[in-house]
Amino acid sequence: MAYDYRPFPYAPPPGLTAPEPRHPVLIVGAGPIGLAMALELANHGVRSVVVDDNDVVSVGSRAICWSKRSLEIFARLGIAERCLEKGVTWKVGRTFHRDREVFNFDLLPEDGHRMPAFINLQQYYVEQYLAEAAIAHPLIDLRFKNRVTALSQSDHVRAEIGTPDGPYRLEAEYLLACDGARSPIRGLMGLDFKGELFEERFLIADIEMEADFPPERHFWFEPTFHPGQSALLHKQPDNIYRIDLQLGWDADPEAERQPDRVIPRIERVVGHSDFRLDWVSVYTFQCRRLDQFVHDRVIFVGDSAHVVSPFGARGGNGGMQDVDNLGWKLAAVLAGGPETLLESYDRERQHGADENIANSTRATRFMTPEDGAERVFRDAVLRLAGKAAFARAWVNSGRLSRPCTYPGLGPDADLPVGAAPGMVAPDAPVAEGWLQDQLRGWTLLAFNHDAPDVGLPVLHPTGDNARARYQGDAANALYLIRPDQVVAARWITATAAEVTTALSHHKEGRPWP
Ligand SMILES: O=C(O)CCc1cccc(O)c1
Repeated sequence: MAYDYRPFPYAPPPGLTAPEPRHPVLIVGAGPIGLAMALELANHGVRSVVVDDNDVVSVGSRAICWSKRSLEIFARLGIAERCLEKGVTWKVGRTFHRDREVFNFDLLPEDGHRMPAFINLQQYYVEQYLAEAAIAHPLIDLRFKNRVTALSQSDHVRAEIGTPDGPYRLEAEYLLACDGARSPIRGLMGLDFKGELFEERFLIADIEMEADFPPERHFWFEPTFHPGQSALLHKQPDNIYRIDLQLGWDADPEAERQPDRVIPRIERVVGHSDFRLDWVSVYTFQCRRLDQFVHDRVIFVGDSAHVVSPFGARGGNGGMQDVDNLGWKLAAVLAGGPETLLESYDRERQHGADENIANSTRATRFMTPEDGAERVFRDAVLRLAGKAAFARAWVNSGRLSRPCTYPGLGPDADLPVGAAPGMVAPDAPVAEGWLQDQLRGWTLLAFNHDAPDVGLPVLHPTGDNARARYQGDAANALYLIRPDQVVAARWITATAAEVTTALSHHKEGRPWP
């Protein structure tokens, strides 16, 4: 079943006939990041205009693996249920060398989490669900077939926008560039990425076939069906399977896209010819980023700010973590809060991007080692991994996306390692449902601790999972949680004055000294 691409309606924008009042936020790009950004800002009461030069969701399945953290964010944006219902849930990965399984992992072995480790769902479905939620939202003005052609900034941003009915001007307090890896906004501002380009080509083929392949990630080094290279297989909804095949740098991208080249390759992977090609692409990858994500009133979010190879699924998921981080900070700045909060977005998300780039680069080098020591090491690890457990830790087919731990948050106390300052506050089942559903602004979580009165809501979560994840063996515990559900600080016990000090520090977006 091929996805039914239906154009979203275009309407002539009001700016064509009369100047529009200045908008708080102009979001450029109605892909998953731009739409999620608009919904996240709307959750914080902020209006936005979203412009996109296109009027359909992205062509081809593109990003397909959505992490637990992205699903937790989608829950706040109102699309998680649809994604879970449609998506293929998985948590197990298996890595093979030739025909032998050398390594497997379970990304979420414990119970007591609402969201699974991952779902596979074509990007066009995620965009469709986000676009429908955005169209229905009174704080979001979504404008298709609107293209930013010029831009300048002073104490606000001015954009020239082209439409099928001619150009108009739009002013906004801030512009968020969510316009993807090829970001035209980056181009208009003369900015470029820094980092590594890999001399390797991969074929992505999405095929439709009836199969009882398990909902797992399978990765092969040097499989017999694709000698000397690597391959990856993922199951998606609608009987669609994603197959990534390493081709080598010498491969001719145009020729490799042609069905007469692709079909025999896929036949060798699946062992038959009973499939339909749904989407094919040939790509090279980069692990690169902008030096800075915040350029005065223009802020880069997602792939416009940083790009990684697909292995590890850190592109779309890393972008969602940008959205998570920026939403509450920009809302606070627009409400009169300090602009240092935007510096903290820049600092924290550069840290997140660097972690994603480092992981992605390591995996890429393991898959495409340079001749000499790198290849000798890689081949030795693969040969040993089937026999010796110690070598398995070095097998790297991509470490799958997890949110980073932001440094410099605190204070910290000797409490469970999985809920340290800078980490996402772990979810847990509680009497009222799920803990994260109740973390929708600055919140205190108190365990066997009197609630210090600092003007914040205080929760006393019950249940074994919550206690184990937050209190552990300690007699008491108190946590300060940010609006993006990140642990800002924690104590065994704290006074109201100590909590107020930490809170004011974090509300200014400063790292803990
Ligand atoms: O399993 C992985 O490491 C990621 C799979 C993936 C994600 C996005 C595109 C793609 O071709 C593969």
